[in-house]
Amino acid sequence: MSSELERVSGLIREVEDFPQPGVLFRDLSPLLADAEGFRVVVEEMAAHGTEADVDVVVGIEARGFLLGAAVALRLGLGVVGVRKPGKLPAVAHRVDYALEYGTATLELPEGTLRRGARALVVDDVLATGGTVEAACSLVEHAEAEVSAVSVVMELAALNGRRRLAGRKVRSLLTV
Ligand SMILES: O=P(O)(O)OC[C@H]1O[C@H](OP(=O)(O)OP(=O)(O)O)[C@H](O)[C@@H]1O
Ligand SMILES: Nc1ncnc2[nH]cnc12
Repeated sequence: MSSELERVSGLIREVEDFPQPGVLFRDLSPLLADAEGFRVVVEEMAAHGTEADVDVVVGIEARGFLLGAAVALRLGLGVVGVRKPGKLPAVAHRVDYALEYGTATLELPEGTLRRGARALVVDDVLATGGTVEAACSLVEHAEAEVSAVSVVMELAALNGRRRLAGRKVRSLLTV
């Protein structure tokens, strides 16, 4: 890990029993609110996108929107937000998935991913992998390609990588 990344990783807040008892929630909000922290993680994720030769960024609601938009701007690319249900006026496809603390749904906006596009999927945390897996399946349903997945933090104990086998996944920090 770079010394810059090591320094800013201290900005991640751990919240016990959120959103339900027994969950240790990794809150990246303070890191994203810090100019240096935000710059470091966005630059590292953008480097991943460059290596994977992507041509669009897909950010996952909610913190993946913040990261994805900044990474896309840095790469000179557009950004697509995959959203929680009920927000989009036109839905291309919808996927239900399981989380560490419940179930959820993600939707892909209509008319955003062209067939054959090479996507970098971006989120803050990889836990069970259900969210990233759902986002990848939305990309693939649009006949685009997931060239790489980039997250800031991976929770190794929840083994999200098992669900993402065969995909190019990079996390900046693993706990
Ligand atoms: O790997 P998984 O087990 O799927 O979990 C990871 C997801 O969980 C968190 O979001 P959450 O669904 O809590 O929603 P939020 O972004 O709206 O806070 C986090 O931001 C990831 O998107
Ligand atoms: N422990 C956790 N912290 C932050 N985001 C999460 N998503 C699923 N589990 C999480």
